[in-house]
Order: sequence, then C-alpha cells, then structure tokens
Amino acid sequence: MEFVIGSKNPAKVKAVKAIIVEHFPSSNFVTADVPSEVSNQPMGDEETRRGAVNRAKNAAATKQWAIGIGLEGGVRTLEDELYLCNWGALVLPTGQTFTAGGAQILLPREIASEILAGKELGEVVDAYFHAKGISHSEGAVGMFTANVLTRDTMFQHVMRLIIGQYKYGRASH
Ligand SMILES: O=P(O)(O)OP(=O)(O)OP(=O)(O)OC[C@H]1O[C@@H](n2cnc3c(O)ncnc32)[C@H](O)[C@@H]1O
Ligand SMILES: [Mg+2]
Repeated sequence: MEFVIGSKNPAKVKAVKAIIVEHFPSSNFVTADVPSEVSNQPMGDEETRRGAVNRAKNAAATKQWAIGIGLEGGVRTLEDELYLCNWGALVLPTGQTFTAGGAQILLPREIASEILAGKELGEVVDAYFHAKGISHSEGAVGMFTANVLTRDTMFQHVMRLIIGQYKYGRASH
C-alpha cells in the first residue's frame, strides 16, 4: 500500500507519517506538492475541507493505485470572531473519500483584521511573533497554546480520525 501526502509542509508530513507508521507499518509514503484548488487562505469550513479533499484527490492521482492524504488549514467566523480551523481527507484509488475536522482556536483581533484584509495567516502569524516559518513548525495553534498543542500533533489527531474511519470502512462520499 502506498500513501501520497499532498503537501511538503514538514508539520503536515510529520503528522501523517507518525499515524501511518503506527497503523500501516509496512506501507510506503511519499510527498507531493499538489494544488489545493482553493484560496491560499481558505475562509470557512467548506472551503478548508474542500482544499483538504482536493489535495488528497490530486495526491492519489500522482501514482497508480495510491491512497491520497490532504490536510488543510483555514479560518472561520464564529459569533463575529475569527477562529483557526483544520480539515483532513483520505481518498482511495476508487474515489472513496474519508474526511475529518480538527482543532479550532480563537485568533487575536489584530490577526483577524489582517486576514480579513486579504493576508495569509502564515505570514501574519510570523509578523505577529517576529518569527519565520511558524506554519512549518509549531503553527499558530502551538504559539497560542504555549506549545501545549503543536501543529503536527494537532494534525495527528485529524489523521487518527481519518485513518480510523478508513479502517472502519465508512466513507464520507
Ligand atoms: O505547504 P502547504 O501544505 O500549503 O502548507 P501551509 O502552511 O500553507 O498550510 P495550508 O495551506 O493548509 O494553510 C493555509 C494558510 O493558513 C496558514 N495556517 C494554517 N494553519 C496555520 C497554523 O497553525 N499556523 C500558521 N499558519 C497556519 C498557512 O500558513 C497558510 O497561509
Ligand atoms: Mg498553503
């Protein structure tokens, strides 16, 4: 069995590898920089989930008979406040698709207004913390939880939900 991960972001790749090794130790996994076919900064659960599904489909299509995995970060509005949201998807060569949502965390108003003005969360969070590449390491979720939950550990949880549903055998579509 071969898994293709639809991103080269180390935080995502680390999460996917950890859960695949745990549940399918004899399988291969490779990474592929595939398009999400949604905005660079998805807005809302629908667009973020669609990005994860598109990544998984496009990853599966890079090889014959491979399973595609897609993880996507986005933002959503809840009661006039902006939350970080996360989605994941697994697509089988047959097209069967499994999806799951991940953690959501409130973003500060200063960050929310920059995102609503059109910037990407990754760059806004880096500027906010005077750091570089946060989205590739601990993530906004790690920064705003004092590293109690980092981006890769958060995505591991999403991966468990996806792999668990795949093992159970009930697809979303
Ligand atoms: O290379 P890819 O896989 O695209 O990795 P990415 O970090 O860009 O991740 P996404 O496209 O899934 O996320 C969309 C945007 O939201 C940002 N983002 C999402 N979650 C984040 C987090 O926890 N910390 C920092 N930025 C985050 C991300 O940097 C992008 O600007
Ligand atoms: Mg991106």
